[in-house]
Amino acid sequence: MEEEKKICDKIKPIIIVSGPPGSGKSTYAKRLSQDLGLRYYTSGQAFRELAKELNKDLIELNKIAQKDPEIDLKIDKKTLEEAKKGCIVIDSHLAAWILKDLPTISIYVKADLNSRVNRILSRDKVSLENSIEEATYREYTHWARFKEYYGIDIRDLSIFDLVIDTTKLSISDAYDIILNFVKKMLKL
Ligand SMILES: Nc1ncnc2c1ncn2[C@@H]1O[C@H](COP(=O)(O)OP(=O)(O)OP(=O)(O)O)[C@@H](O)[C@H]1O
Ligand SMILES: Nc1ccn([C@H]2C[C@H](O)[C@@H](COP(=O)(O)O)O2)c(=O)n1
Repeated sequence: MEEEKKICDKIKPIIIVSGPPGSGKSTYAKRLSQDLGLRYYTSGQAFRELAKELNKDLIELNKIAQKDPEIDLKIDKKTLEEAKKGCIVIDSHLAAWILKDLPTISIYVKADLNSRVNRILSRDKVSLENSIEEATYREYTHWARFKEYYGIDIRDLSIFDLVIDTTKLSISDAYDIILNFVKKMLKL
């Protein structure tokens, strides 16, 4: 942990783990934060808290956000504030585009739709129909809102430092690649 403490003393890293629904971003972001001794922040949690406050489920809040840009502006402002404090791993599909002018290490985790649907299915114990809806609808609404509100195309992955397809990789094999990459970037 001494080595990690030194990382924060010197460079206060901002690491972003992005990816579409069910790709595995939370899994890898949490492990990175533990292994590197950095704070963990998820804008998905902020989104879920807002949904709870408004007594809506996630799909309903996404539908409201499609009409009301204030929801996204509020979530993204909070992510930016957290990121600026540094020493953080941010788990968020969308944050990398919002934070693209900060000195971040950004990783995009991919997996094909079939794998993501199956991962959501076994994680959330939902029906196949719900799992497909969650994976496809959330991906679509993120794309449409970011295009409309910010003029950003989230299919453009050129902003990322590492794009990794985990479709055929186990969690530990994918994580080893991600951790080694981050350590190289941090010169550890
Ligand atoms: N390489 C992998 N192989 C198989 N399963 C994986 C892999 N990576 C992650 N998973 C599993 O897939 C499920 C979804 O992962 P996770 O919750 O991290 O995804 P996410 O991208 O954060 O999803 P969401 O956007 O819905 O929050 C979890 O149960 C996780 O254990
Ligand atoms: N303005 C927004 C809206 C959402 N996010 C991120 C955070 C999570 O990755 C995900 C949560 O939304 P959901 O998939 O549940 O619709 O999207 C964000 O960063 N900024």
